[in-house]
Amino acid sequence: MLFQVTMDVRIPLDADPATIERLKASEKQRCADLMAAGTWRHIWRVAGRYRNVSIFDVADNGELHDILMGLPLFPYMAIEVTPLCRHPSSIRPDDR
Ligand SMILES: O=C(O)CC1=CCC(=O)O1
Repeated sequence: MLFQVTMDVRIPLDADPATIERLKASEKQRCADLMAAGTWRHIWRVAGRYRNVSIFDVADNGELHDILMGLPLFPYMAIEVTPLCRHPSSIRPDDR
């Protein structure tokens, strides 16, 4: 199942910089691992915002929920999830 996920990162101004840098590095590694596995299909920066738009390919809502809640930056994110389904005009066989 495909989902569009929008993640708005909101780091408090008084957060410890070293802690945040560590969380960002962990987030980057987790993203790379999930992209290599084909689970996190795309990630795009929204221009001018500390926000990304991502596409996830997961088995079900529960898997997506667990992945998102486990992200290192989850405590600092506002997340929106939009379920996607195949467009009849798509020529991509892996869009499902
Ligand atoms: O910078 C972001 O948008 C948050 C984030 C998600 C995965 C990643 O590497 O950074």
